[in-house]
Amino acid sequence: MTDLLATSPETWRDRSLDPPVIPPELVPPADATPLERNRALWARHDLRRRRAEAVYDASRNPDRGWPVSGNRAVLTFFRDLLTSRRGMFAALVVLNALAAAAGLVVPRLLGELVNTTVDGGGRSLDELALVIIGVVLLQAALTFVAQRTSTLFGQDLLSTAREFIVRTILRLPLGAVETASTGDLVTRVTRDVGTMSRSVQYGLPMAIISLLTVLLSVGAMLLNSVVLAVPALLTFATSSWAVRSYLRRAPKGYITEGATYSRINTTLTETVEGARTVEALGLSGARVRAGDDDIVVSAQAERYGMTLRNILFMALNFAFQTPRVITLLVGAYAYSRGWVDLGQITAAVLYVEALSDPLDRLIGEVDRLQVGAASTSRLLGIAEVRPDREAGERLPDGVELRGEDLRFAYREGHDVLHGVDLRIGVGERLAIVGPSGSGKSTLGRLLSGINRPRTGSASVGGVELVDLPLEVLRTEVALVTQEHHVFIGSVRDNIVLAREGSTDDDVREALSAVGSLLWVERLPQGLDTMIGSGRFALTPAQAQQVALARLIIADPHTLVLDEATSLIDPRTARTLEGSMNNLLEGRTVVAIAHRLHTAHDADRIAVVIDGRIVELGSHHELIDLDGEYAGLWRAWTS
Ligand SMILES: Nc1ncnc2c1ncn2[C@@H]1O[C@H](COP(=O)(O)OP(=O)(O)OP(=O)(O)O)[C@@H](O)[C@H]1O
Repeated sequence: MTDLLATSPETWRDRSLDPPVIPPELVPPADATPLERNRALWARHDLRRRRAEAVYDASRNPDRGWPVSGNRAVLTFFRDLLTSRRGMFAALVVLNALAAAAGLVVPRLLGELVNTTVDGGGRSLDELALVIIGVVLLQAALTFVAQRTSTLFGQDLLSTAREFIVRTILRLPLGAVETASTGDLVTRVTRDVGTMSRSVQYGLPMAIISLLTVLLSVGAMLLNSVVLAVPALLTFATSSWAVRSYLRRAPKGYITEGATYSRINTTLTETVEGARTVEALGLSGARVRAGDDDIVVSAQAERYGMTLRNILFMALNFAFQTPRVITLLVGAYAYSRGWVDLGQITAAVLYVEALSDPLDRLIGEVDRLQVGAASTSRLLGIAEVRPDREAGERLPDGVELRGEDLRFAYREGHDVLHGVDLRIGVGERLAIVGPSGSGKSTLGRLLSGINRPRTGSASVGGVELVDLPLEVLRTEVALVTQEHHVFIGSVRDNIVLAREGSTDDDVREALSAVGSLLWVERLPQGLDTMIGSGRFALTPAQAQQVALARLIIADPHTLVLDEATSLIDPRTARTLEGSMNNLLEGRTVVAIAHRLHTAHDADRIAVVIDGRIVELGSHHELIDLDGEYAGLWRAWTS
């Protein structure tokens, strides 16, 4: 559960960051001179840069959430994506180079056309017109095929990248998902996956195509006339500082933007999850202020990124516009000296004109790639979280569940279990009781292989639970909580996912065992009825029964029940009691008992106080002992 009290006072002010307001001295008065306004503008930009860097540094601190990968990891990721499909990549390069080359022939032909018109000689006008039409048609055909290849290539890259992300997320240790920020994870798997997808699907192929076109165009300009190529090359070279400075700053800016979106989502998720606490403790003002802070910081991060882009585009605009004029001037001079003819000047101006489009696109795509790279580094950061288990080869020899010297800490140095030893007999019903916060649920999680104990061992049939492959583990021990998720799919899909290959007969048998076959068969499409978010709505009891049927199919020999019915209303609880009893039949059961009558009926009761088992025995033995359990029992029955 979200600890709202711990997080609500935490705003950007508590994270050693500047307060998210612009100090008054940086806002010039109405009568300020243009110079003063300009100075204040740069000071504000500098402030935003420092904030962006502080947020960036904070977002890279692993103690503050999910990690963020470095540039090297992002480059390796993109390189691996490209080299894993060399054939398609080569086809993309060759086809686009051919299409671009065909496009570059046209200005030369137009130059020739000018020369023929002015001086006569060479090929006839008709002949030239036919060649130009032929080249334009060829270029159109090549462009069509090249673009089709680029689209397929982009989609192929995208599907591989998405599969990688899904696999990464699915293998995240549950403990990490529970302790790290949900808002950040949600932002990464929604916004960042979207941004990365766009840059992989369109940005990467388009950047490659634009780069090819730019390189070929520069080659064609040099072939046409070195003198006439100089103005364009010089202005491009001088504006490269703007590109370099942008490329140096943009990644931080974009990663910062991502971190601020995560923060907005985190605050929002916490507020929604803890709505009752917010209401009960009157925290709404504080939550609104925290949200406002997040939005202001995010807007500033966006403004910082926007300013970087504006400076870049201004410099590039200059670089694109200037050569048009200078080429003409240099052309006139060179023509007067007899260094070039009119055809070469025409071709040079057309090349400069034609170059601005792919250059513009190249810069746009590089920007898109920067945004994508920032998102990719946040997504690859998730992959840096080490798995908490590595499935071994050994399979259990027997079905006895044992805990030995179990210790566990959610936070380093704060053990909540202090050396618990517990051996559960086959077919036994063991109840775990104790005051709130004593460690019962934690013990249940270790005994069902959800978490790895910090020290000691939780094993079944002599093999550590966390060393078992997940599909084996869930057929040995399963944790049953009141959280039951209905997946989008048919009733059948929801049940067979516990054991692939189950037949309809198995599903019916499982449904019948939990007393649900009748209502399922009465559904509009029976087993094929689609359920889950927005589909046919099941009642809470029906949803729980589907979850129990799933467990019957998984058929674990041991069940750990944690509050299985405590949050369910009494009527639903009565409906489920029969289903539950059928599920428990013939299995070993560890029940974390919140109501003592469950404990009363158990074979043995373990009393957990402050992370230790202080009493262990049957109800009557513990009553006779007149210790902790007897006290709890008296309090409960009085
Ligand atoms: N995800 C978590 N992160 C940090 N601390 C946790 C987490 N879950 C539990 N704890 C702490 O561990 C201790 C044991 O909690 P646990 O939930 O195991 O107790 P419990 O006996 O099951 O309590 P309850 O009956 O209230 O559910 C408590 O101090 C609790 O605050």
